[in-house]
This record gives sequence, C-alpha cells and structure tokens, in this order.
Amino acid sequence: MTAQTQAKKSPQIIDGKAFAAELRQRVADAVPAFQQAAGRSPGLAVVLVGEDPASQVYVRSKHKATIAAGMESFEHRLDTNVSQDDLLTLIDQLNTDDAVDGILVQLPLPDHMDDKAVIAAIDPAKDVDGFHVVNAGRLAVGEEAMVPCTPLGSLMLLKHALGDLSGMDAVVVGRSNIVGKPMAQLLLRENCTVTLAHSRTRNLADVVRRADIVVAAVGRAEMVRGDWLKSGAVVIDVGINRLPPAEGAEKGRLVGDVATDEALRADVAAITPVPGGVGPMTIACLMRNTLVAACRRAGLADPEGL
Ligand SMILES: Nc1nc2c(c(=O)[nH]1)N[C@@H](CN(C=O)c1ccc(C(=O)N[C@@H](CCC(=O)O)C(=O)O)cc1)CN2
Ligand SMILES: [Mg+2]
Repeated sequence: MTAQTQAKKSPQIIDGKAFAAELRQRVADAVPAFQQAAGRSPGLAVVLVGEDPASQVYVRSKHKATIAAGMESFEHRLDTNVSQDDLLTLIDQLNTDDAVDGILVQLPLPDHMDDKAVIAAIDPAKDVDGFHVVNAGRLAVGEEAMVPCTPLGSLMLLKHALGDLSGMDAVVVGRSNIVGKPMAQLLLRENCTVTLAHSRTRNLADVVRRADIVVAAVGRAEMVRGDWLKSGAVVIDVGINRLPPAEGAEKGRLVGDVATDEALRADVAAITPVPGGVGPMTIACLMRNTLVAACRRAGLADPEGL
C-alpha cells in the first residue's frame, strides 16, 4: 500500500451556513418566475407571542431572509399575555388572506397556550413549518406534504455529503414531533433502515454504534460521545445548547448534542458543526417551503431544484 492510500481522509466539517446561503439564493432566483406567473409575490406571515430573546432573534432573521428572497414579510408581534382566542382569531385572518402563502407561529409559546391547538388552527396548505397533523400524516403515508424545516435541511446536508442514502443504517436519537419523527420518515423515504431511538432506548451507545448515519436531536449538550460512533459514520447534530458561562464570560459556549471533538477523533466521515451546521438550514428551508406553498396555492408546479 502506498503512503497515499494509507493516509487517513480527514473528516468533512459540513458547512451548513454556506449550503443554506446557496439554497436561499436558489429560492431568490426562483421567485421572479412565480411573480410573473401569479402576478404577486409569495408572502410569509410570522407570529411572535411574547418577548423570548432567542425567538426575537429568529423572527428578525426570518424577516430579513424573506425580504432578501424577494418575498413579502408580514410580522405579527403579540403581547405575552394575549389570550389564545385572540391568537386563533389572527390565525383565522391569515388563513383567509390571499397575500399570505405561509403562516409560522414561533415556538415556544407562553405556558398558558396549547401549542397543539394553535398549530391545528393553521391551514395545512399554509403550514410552512410542516407541524400540522395533516402534514405529518401526509409525510408518513408518502403523500405531498409540507415538511418541517430542520429535518428537511438535515436531509439536504446528508444527501450533499453522501449522495444516495439507500440501504444505509440510520439512527435518529430523539423522538420529537418537530425533528425526530419527521426525520425518521424522511430517511425511510430515502430507503434507509431507520431506528428511532430515545431516552428509554436500551444500550443506546450500542444502537448508535451500528449507524452509518446518526442524527442527534435530543436537546442534551454533548450527550452522544465519540466512542458511540463508528468510523466512517456521517453525523448530523441538530442540538443547540448553551453551556454555562466560563468565569468572567458573559455567555456560555454553544454546543450540540454530539461531543464534536471526540467524534472527529473517532474518525467519522463527516459531521455538522454547532453553530453553523443544521441551524442555518432551518431558515433557508423556511424560504424554500414558503415558495413551494405559494406555487401549490397558485396551482403552479413546484419550483425545480429546491
Ligand atoms: N415555529 C418554529 N419555531 C421554532 C423553530 C421552527 O423551525 N419553527 N425552530 C427553532 C428556532 N429556530 C427557528 O425558528 C432556529 C434555531 C436556530 C437557528 C440557527 O441558525 N442557529 C445558529 C446558532 C444561533 C445562535 O448563535 O444562538 C446555528 O446553529 O448556527 C435558526 C433558527 C425553535 N422554534
Ligand atoms: Mg404550552
């Protein structure tokens, strides 16, 4: 064996920020064709209830991304104490507003609200988050659905890293309705053999060690250790956890659900970093979903290549 063939390939750090910027550009490039055909711009309404600082940042980023893509942004900011009935009334108005193609209610909602009832009130055709049970059901049975942005973005990164996923062993750690379950459905649709693992899974490390593809979406800082990962695995880290600040620091470091340095030493083939991995794909896929929703509502074909 030559020195060259013996040399280890260094793992690929998947640049989600760059991929997301490209996707957003492709959406922006496709918007004029929609405008030409429909005689209007696609419109996204984002509803923020309360003053959660992180949610405020995300809503501002969504507004900027919407404008940059050449779409209309409708922002609705409601007081923390607004009643659920008032929120549902606003959603009803947005459902019947022809200029609005996508409706997104920023989560988390204040404690006095029932997330499920609020999501259920959104017209499934405008549910650009893909959280409505109608869209979850359509995804599960293989019908045309709005697909949740974080798993959709994760799948795009996986296909970019691996190409065809058919026949691969995929383990998704975390069974939330927003990430874990739709992620498992998407991987199944790609002909992976899918295990949906969670906090009660026995011998979790052994289960993860079998995987060609690992998607970590548990919301626990660095829970997936390097010795849980097989050499050559591709790892998608969905977690965004802030560690307590080091002495003298104002803010703690952001880490994912995977111990990244250990994963790199375990010789994984590719891994998404935190920050700069899956996170930016969430907003890019929201732009994509808004254009797709607009096309479907206008009776146009889905935009190509998105
Ligand atoms: N209705 C929804 N609510 C929430 C969603 C969602 O998809 N729909 N997801 C998250 C928040 N979120 C978008 O809303 C979001 C989270 C993180 C990022 C991101 O780019 N993160 C950066 C790091 C940011 C930081 O420095 O804190 C990264 O990972 O690089 C974008 C969007 C919950 N609510
Ligand atoms: Mg609640």
